[in-house]
Amino acid sequence: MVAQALQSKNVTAESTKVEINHLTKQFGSTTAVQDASLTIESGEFMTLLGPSGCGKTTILSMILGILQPTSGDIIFNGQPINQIDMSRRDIGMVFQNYALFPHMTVAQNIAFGLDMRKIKKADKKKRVNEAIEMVQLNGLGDRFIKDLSGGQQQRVALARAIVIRPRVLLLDEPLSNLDAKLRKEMRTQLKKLHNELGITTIYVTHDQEEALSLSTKVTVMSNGVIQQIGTPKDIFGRPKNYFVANFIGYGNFLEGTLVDEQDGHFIFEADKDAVRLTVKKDEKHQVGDDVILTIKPEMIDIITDSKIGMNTLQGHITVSDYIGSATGYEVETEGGRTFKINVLGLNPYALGEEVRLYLDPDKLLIIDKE
Ligand SMILES: Nc1ncnc2c1ncn2[C@@H]1O[C@H](COP(=O)(O)OP(=O)(O)OP(=O)(O)O)[C@@H](O)[C@H]1O
Repeated sequence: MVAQALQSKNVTAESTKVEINHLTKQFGSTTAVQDASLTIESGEFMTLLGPSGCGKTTILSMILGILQPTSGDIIFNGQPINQIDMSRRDIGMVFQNYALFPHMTVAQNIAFGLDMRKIKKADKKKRVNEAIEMVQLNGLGDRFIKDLSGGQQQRVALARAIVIRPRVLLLDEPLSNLDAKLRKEMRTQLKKLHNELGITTIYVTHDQEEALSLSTKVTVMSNGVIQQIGTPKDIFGRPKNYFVANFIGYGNFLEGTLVDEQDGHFIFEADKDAVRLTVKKDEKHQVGDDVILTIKPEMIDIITDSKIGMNTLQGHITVSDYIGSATGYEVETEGGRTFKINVLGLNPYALGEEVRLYLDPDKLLIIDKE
């Protein structure tokens, strides 16, 4: 329904595929982005995810045209755009601080990009009203920006970006100034809007939950280098290396060697304390490989069964951190390792309590040692 209404209003953008080929940006001796290549299919919601300073904003700035690449190409639907002036790239952008004009009204702010494009008055009014409706700010067109809440300002910034009917929408941490509850609400709205408009979107965040919830694809970056590109399921279910696994919260790592195999499983032996664990075989590894085993804190079971069985480790609780819906524990094992474990519900174990951990062979993941 909504999509049809938007089609009839002609607000859906020309679908644009964005290719980034061997893009590098150097600031003096700092390499902010190093040989980055990725493709964002038309209509896709791609998130660039990584810690502060990893080069996410630099990539957006090169796509927008406020920075020139040191080398490499940015291509829209097969056409390199490096030499095209930013005013002719038809990109909608939402900045972290929104960059709105506080003493202008909502409607004036939204109309800004249309004024720059010399759109006729009657058409301008119609398009501004449509954009206001899309971000659900009905009735607030004449309100000054300074009199709006943070969430409303964020929606004005979004309306201002989409009113120009952009080929590509760039969003640089647009939710980071909002409180946690509003951030979740705006996430849902953003997702709906993307589904309705189908604009190719590139979103920058360091928040893995945001990336997981919003994106059709995620690119994880570290120190200017792309580490992994995949669907949220790929990235969160099969992180490729230590950096990605650690960044998205795997939390527990054991270095060692795959020493044997039996019945569709590898036998892993840890370097540090010769602990032996059974792990489900994957297609990428073989006996003899030096690897890292990893497991998410919520995947480790604390068991009451006193029998020493396969993949169990004895230890005691050293840290207990109750966070409402779950409790985070640290357990130190007899071998002197510390495991992070999340248990749903009320804090069921006491500090110092003896516990046994079970590492399910199907939940352990093998990643390459670099
Ligand atoms: N104009 C500049 N001059 C010099 N160095 C810069 C410039 N802009 C960015 N950098 C450096 O390039 C690297 C990447 O910065 P960038 O802003 O792209 O990171 P980011 O991942 O977006 O970080 P954040 O999440 O903190 O915004 C950083 O080391 C940064 O200090």
